[in-house]
Amino acid sequence: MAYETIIVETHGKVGIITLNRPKALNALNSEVLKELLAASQAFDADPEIGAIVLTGSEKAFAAGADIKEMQSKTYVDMYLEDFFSGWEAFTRVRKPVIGAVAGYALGGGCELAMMCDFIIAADTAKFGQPEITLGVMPGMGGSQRLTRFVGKSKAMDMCLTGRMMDAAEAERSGLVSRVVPAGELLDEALKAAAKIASLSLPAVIMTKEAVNRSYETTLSEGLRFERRVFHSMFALEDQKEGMAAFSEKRAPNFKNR
Ligand SMILES: CC(C)=CC(=O)SCCNC(=O)CCNC(=O)[C@H](O)C(C)(C)COP(=O)(O)OP(=O)(O)OC[C@H]1O[C@@H](n2cnc3c(N)ncnc32)[C@H](O)[C@@H]1OP(=O)(O)O
Repeated sequence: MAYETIIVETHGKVGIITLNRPKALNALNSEVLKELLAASQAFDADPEIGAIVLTGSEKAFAAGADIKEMQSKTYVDMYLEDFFSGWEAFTRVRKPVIGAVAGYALGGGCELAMMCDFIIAADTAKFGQPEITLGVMPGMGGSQRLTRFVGKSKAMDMCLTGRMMDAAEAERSGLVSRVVPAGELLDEALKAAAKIASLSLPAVIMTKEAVNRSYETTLSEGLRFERRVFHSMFALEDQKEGMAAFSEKRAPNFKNR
């Protein structure tokens, strides 16, 4: 497939998707959604790929949902199209997705970054939910995911004032896993993704599923789910290989089985 709004590459076992609408600071429109889903689902289905990195430009990961695409829509348009619901499909990608964020991650850009499994931020990153300044509110998950990441007080502050959070505050608040110098962002994200891609793919996907379950269920159900998945891992050849390799003081040779 030829892409117009994203660049799709591979680096060893890592799939890289770069948002590429530089003139609009990577604003997210229907075309970006369509292409991002196609590329991420293709990587998900590709047995040679073990992890995905989603990134933007130096200036902007994404400055939000495309305001110009939305501005003339009516309530009925939005309701009948179930506008933004398509983005949830991105969260159903089973392989780990790392968001590598430099510059602006605003509105839908911040929300897309939060759909990734974790975020590595450049020291230039700025996160925000400025929708309130446009007379609306977050619609791609910001009021829900941001609150789970940073807690009610900070989420209210961000969503009600529209202020931006810099990378240091984002790290302190638990929104991002680490902050790196801007020039090292892609290398660091690729290093993390390559590490994940070198591990047992079924174990990695099961782990992602278990961590995500913690957001959707009670603690006791989550703990039971974790134990059941953990038990099931003893049916993997990779569990035998991983533990044998440790005992024999050698590197494991995972077969993804
Ligand atoms: C409504 C919901 C549910 C979700 C949303 O995401 S709404 C959008 C939320 N995001 C924003 O409100 C941020 C909008 N952008 C800005 O405030 C500024 O662009 C900036 C602070 C990020 C950067 O300012 P700067 O002066 O450096 O750059 P601009 O000249 O303003 O932008 C360059 C170019 O990009 C276009 N642009 C930027 N953001 C968007 C966007 N979200 N949608 C559509 N287009 C966007 C901007 O219009 C300009 O293009 P033109 O020169 O052709 O107008």
